[in-house]
Amino acid sequence: METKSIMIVGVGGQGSLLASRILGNVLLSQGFDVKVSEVHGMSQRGGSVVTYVKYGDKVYSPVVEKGEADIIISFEQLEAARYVQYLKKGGHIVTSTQQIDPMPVINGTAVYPDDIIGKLKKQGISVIDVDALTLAEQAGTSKASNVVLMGVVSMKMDFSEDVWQAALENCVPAKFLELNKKAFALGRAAV
Ligand SMILES: O=C(O)C(=O)Cc1c[nH]c2ccccc12
Repeated sequence: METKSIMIVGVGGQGSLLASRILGNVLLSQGFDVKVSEVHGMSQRGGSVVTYVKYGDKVYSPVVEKGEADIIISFEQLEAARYVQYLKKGGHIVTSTQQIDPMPVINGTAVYPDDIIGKLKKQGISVIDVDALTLAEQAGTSKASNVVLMGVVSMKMDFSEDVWQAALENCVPAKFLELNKKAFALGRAAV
């Protein structure tokens, strides 16, 4: 199989590490060669965090180049737009509708762009947008929006739900498993 590339983009503190672990666990369980690498890490400071997940029969490079991503999973609208040039023609964006002001907006040197998702869709890009934060809060904590998004992604990839449930059990601490399963289910139901 040809190597596939997924990018997970978001802001520090949004839980991209758990998302990449769940996805990596699913892919490894299906027998793929998998390479996961976090390329930007400003995780303590609210900065942009980017994780590459590549999988296939044999993955030679961990890097995702511009125009190469089959799927971009984004935890925040502006981050989806920031990395859209990495998306392959015909690729898909799955994004939370959450908005977090980056530093230039906080300090007044820029304004948060209007209707980012509408503009991406107008370019002909396949975008699935979900209010992951509200669904996560419904599951019991705003912190679970990462797992809500994985629920959305799970509806679009060719693996059975059982495989995803097993990955949740492998990756989420027992104490938080029930909550995260609820978040995952709300993500699946949102598609
Ligand atoms: O498994 C893949 O590589 C896909 O791109 C699957 C897919 C088809 N439609 C989608 C919409 C959003 C995310 C992934 C997909």
